[in-house]
Amino acid sequence: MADSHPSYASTSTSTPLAQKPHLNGHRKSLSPVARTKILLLGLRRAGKTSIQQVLFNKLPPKQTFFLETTMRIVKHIYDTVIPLEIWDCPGNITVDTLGAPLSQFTTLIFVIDIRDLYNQPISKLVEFIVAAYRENVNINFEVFVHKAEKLQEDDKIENFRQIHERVSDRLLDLSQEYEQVQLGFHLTSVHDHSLHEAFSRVLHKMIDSLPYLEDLLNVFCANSQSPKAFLFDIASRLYLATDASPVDSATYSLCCDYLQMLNSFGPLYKSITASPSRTQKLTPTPPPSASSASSPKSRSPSPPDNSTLPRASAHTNTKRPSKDIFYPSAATSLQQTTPATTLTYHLITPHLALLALVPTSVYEGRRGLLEYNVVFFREGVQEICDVEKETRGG
Ligand SMILES: Nc1nc2c(ncn2[C@@H]2O[C@H](COP(=O)(O)OP(=O)(O)OP(=O)(O)O)[C@@H](O)[C@H]2O)c(=O)[nH]1
Repeated sequence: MADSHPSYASTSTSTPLAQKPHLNGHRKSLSPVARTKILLLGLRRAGKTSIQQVLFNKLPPKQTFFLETTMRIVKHIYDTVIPLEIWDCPGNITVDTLGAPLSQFTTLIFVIDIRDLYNQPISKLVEFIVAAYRENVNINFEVFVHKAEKLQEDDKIENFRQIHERVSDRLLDLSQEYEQVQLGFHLTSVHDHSLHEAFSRVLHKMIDSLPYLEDLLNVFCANSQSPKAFLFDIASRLYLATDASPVDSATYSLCCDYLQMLNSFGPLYKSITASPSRTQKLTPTPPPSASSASSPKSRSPSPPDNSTLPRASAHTNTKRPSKDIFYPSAATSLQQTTPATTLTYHLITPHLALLALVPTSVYEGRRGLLEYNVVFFREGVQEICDVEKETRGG
């Protein structure tokens, strides 16, 4: 097991390592893996490609305006805790022209423009639900009522309610059997965090190891007095898991913005912290504060001394220098919170990061303990990722 782990190494304010393996937001897969498939459906101009591009290809929302019409199915792959394959379909696709059995999809996301006349999209959605449910009763059906930012709050809620009601009514008119179909409805927009939050919730239903990730987060929160912690996929800014306390959109948005800021500025620091010369320099003389964290398997039982830990430091595992991986961290104190709160970022794997709210008193006074808890959390997540990788191949 130890060999499959990257060596635990360092903390620093830069985040660049997280972006390096991505190419246009996609991570390269070297051999075939069993991917979880998502079907993205909706009428023309509903916003399907925009959703895929904003989430997984870092397309700025304003530039979605220039996207061309999708003429044939485009399959996008994306690797996070689980490997995904997202099928972006043209607006005129039907069950017959899809050319693939619906049973192979784990999730079907149907995008409806909130300002559209609903009859046509709802008919199409119902057609797909009926066909898919016949083939696979376990498929997740998700409806994104999209471009929600276009409407005032009252109209938005009213339209959302109407769409929800009409879809349910149409299904019930067909057969009582469809009463059991679980439909998830989400208000989304590429112009705010609602899309990220909705897609995160959709993703949770597909991650088999979610309960284990949640347990790890609960333990981290309890031991670090953290009121809220998220495990984020860094590039897409989707949260893969969170602790048991309820998610409020403001906290999620805050974490999302902070991650975006780090993603934007992190690359500026990369060449310095991860350069071979720095690695070599650090290898023979790791800072004393690093001793307890130098290897996941050789932690000392007592956490490192807070007073000697700088806010950002870097050190490496002396045993396996060729496999050095830096684990950057960063923190920012939040204004006007009582009690004073600090938002922390810790890289967990090259693609995942832990974002947590911690009382500033804990962050400043018991920093070593916090870092110590991160080591345990990281080790747990890495093991879960290794198991996922092993079971899916690739
Ligand atoms: N206001 C607003 N416009 C959006 C949003 N998402 C997408 N759009 C716009 O909707 C238009 C169509 O977006 P696409 O992503 O091309 O839609 P599509 O469903 O892929 O369209 P087809 O390829 O024709 O099937 C573009 O002009 C986008 O800028 C959103 O959340 N809010």
